[in-house]
Amino acid sequence: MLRGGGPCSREIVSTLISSSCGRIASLVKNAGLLNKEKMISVFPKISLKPEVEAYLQSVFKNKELLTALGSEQSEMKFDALLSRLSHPPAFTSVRVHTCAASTDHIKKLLTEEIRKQFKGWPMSNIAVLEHPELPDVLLIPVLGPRLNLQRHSIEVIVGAQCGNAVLRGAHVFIPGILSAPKRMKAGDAVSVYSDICGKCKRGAVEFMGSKTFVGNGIAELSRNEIFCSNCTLRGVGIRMAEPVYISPSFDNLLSRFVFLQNLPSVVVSHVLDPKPGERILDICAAPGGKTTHIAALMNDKGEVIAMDKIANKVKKIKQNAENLQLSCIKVFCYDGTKALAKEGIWDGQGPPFLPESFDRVLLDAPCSGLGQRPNMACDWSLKEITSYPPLQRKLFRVAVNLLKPGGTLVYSTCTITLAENEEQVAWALDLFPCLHLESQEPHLGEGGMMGAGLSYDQRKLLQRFDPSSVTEGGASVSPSDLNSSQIAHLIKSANRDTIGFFIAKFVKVQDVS
Ligand SMILES: C[S@@+](CC[C@H](N)C(=O)[O-])C[C@H]1O[C@@H](n2cnc3c(N)ncnc32)[C@H](O)[C@@H]1O
Repeated sequence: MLRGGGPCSREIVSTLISSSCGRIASLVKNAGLLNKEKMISVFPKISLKPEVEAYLQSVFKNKELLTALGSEQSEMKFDALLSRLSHPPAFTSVRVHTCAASTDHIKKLLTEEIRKQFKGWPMSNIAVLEHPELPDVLLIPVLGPRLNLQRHSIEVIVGAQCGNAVLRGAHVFIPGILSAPKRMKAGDAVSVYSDICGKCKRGAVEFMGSKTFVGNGIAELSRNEIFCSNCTLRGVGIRMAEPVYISPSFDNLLSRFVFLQNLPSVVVSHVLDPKPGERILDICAAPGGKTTHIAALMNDKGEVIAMDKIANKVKKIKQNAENLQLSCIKVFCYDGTKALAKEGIWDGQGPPFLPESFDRVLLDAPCSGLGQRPNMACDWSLKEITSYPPLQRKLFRVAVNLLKPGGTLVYSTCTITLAENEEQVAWALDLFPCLHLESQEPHLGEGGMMGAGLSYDQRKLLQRFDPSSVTEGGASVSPSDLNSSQIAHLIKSANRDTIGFFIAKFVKVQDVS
């Protein structure tokens, strides 16, 4: 069934109940709220190199955790983690650019837009929720998985990144298309599959390797136009009509007013808590999601220095700052490990900077990225996965030196290993007596994980978003009749069912004697 002819919510419920795929969740229909009591797994758990899986297993079944949880529960948690990683989070989170419009106003506009996008779809009545602790966040529940969609004979294969984006609401853009049959014409109904192992050659007419169905759509162009065109095409190639997970597409949607950002990433800038007039360093800033948020929290008053090592990515920070009309951001293409001036006078321009130059520093560190969702396969070697801590430490040393006494340093990653998270905190507290761990506001995730030698009180001050702790899935919500306890229940689920993420907040004390 295609756009305009999608099944109604009740059909989706019965689809989910009658499906034979995996463990079937029991579904509760209550005042317009369809709530999955248990997560439904539609995709196999994330596929990792055996050495990487064994490494992660040793992390999530470390001695301290095993003693606390027991081996059965640790094993279950680890399995749940690998399964959650291959599935998308249960909510789409959107940060409202509050310098340009109020959250309330954007909520209304977004609700209208979503209704337009989903007209005739099972979810046309979806509610947009405000987050009670994050005044600039709107949450949109993701509906799915739709397990019984009929497959079309025309198969389009897309790259894994593109497939992941489709599972989060995107249409298929032309550069993401790897293979389509010769007979495909504009207007054809097609089924879209993700090449999760990266084996499909661009331009292939068919692909027999391992692929995962992500939904049905309509081709906007013929195969010939996609692959034989002399110029590089960039627009939508397949317009998704029946995705396996339903989320709105944010392509050109209210782009001056909203920024699509995972919930923990929005939490980071709130935890940093920048104030108007301050001087802030965002040492690894591209594409600028947190930089623009920091500037917005400062009402565009003060100075946000955004640095990144990669020139192309730096352009993206500039574009985002311009698009959101933020003028307090200064962008530099620079290696953060070299950003500390050894001696001499600062030229008044860019990096390197003199010690103790910044009120607050954000180190949103380059990391193994294992918390990203959905991610059905990661072909990185153990060497690659474990290569980040030395770079993170180099950047951390620079960050500490550039921070003024009394200043705040926030360290964050979108990964789940101990070595890049809690162990870095233990290392930092040991090496820099001037650093104290600080409590975080808001604190929506869990505390830090056991196994890095941190005390209970220290772990409590950390914030770990752990997909393995998810027991309840997303929900489809109709706007009416949600009572406050149902909304609280949904928000709790939105706080838990996110990407894997880690945040630590430090203050540099004035006098360490
Ligand atoms: C996690 S991403 C940052 C995301 C960004 N904070 C945001 O919210 O949009 C890490 C970034 O660090 C950059 N990076 C890696 N090594 C770096 C270095 N030595 N100096 C500066 N940036 C670096 C990468 O190019 C990447 O863009």
